[in-house]
Amino acid sequence: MTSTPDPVPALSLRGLVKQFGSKTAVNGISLDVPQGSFYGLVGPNGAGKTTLLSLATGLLRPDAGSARVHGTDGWAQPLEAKRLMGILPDGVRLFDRLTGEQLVTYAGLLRGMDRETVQSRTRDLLAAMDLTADAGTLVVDYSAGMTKKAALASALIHAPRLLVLDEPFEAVDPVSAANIRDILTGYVRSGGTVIVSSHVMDLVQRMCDHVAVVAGGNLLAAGTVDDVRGDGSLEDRFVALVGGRTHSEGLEWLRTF
Ligand SMILES: Nc1ncnc2c1ncn2[C@@H]1O[C@H](COP(=O)(O)OP(=O)(O)OP(=O)(O)O)[C@@H](O)[C@H]1O
Repeated sequence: MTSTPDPVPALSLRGLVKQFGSKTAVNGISLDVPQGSFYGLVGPNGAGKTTLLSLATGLLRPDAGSARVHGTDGWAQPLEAKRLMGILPDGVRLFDRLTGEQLVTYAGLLRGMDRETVQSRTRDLLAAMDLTADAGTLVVDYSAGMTKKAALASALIHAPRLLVLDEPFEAVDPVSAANIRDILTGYVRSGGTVIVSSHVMDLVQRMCDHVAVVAGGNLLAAGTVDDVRGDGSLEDRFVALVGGRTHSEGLEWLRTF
């Protein structure tokens, strides 16, 4: 019997390491993200998620290891790799003196797209993000959630094969979050790959088909959501893997008002 070889992973990380002074933020992580998967990345605060995604997408240079996007080495062929990716980074400054419409348009033109296509996609994306009424408002005057949605629209405009989204739902209202989930689910159904970092286990369990758990710069578990969670919920598994539930002893003074 002949078996068809697995397709090249959408993202393949090998031995990634990043130190900040004496702090090892990412401690030799290897991970394959299959094409067409909806991959969740979870971990406690300070686990190394943002650092890992930054190393994977070329925003930070690793001390060791490699990242390949659909087989293309992100550091040897950065332009090819970046063409394949849409990125929503966490905490990176946007050009916030542009309006929402200008920001998304700029992202499209920067990707070398023609003006007409950029214009019509910008219109579609702003409508999908419920930002049409605020298209002419400066991003600096947007709320946190509106800013997140404008940045997400900018990441989608060139129809990349891989989306890497750091906390895409943070500060986003429930209706917009449901709309964004629909967009991402449809995108995955048509063959795109999504990686999202999130703290919301329930969301990851419902939305993602794969999950990786990171803590202290190490990969603790990775695979399909069903394999990682076993018989329990993802949240239970997460707490069991990561530990660190603290008790409120020591805060008795908080009840002394
Ligand atoms: N530029 C930096 N300089 C120094 N230390 C850093 C830097 N960036 C991250 N770190 C440290 O590396 C570790 C991992 O941080 P990272 O932001 O990757 O975590 P995270 O999992 O994304 O956390 P959160 O869920 O809170 O966003 C933390 O201990 C953090 O203090």
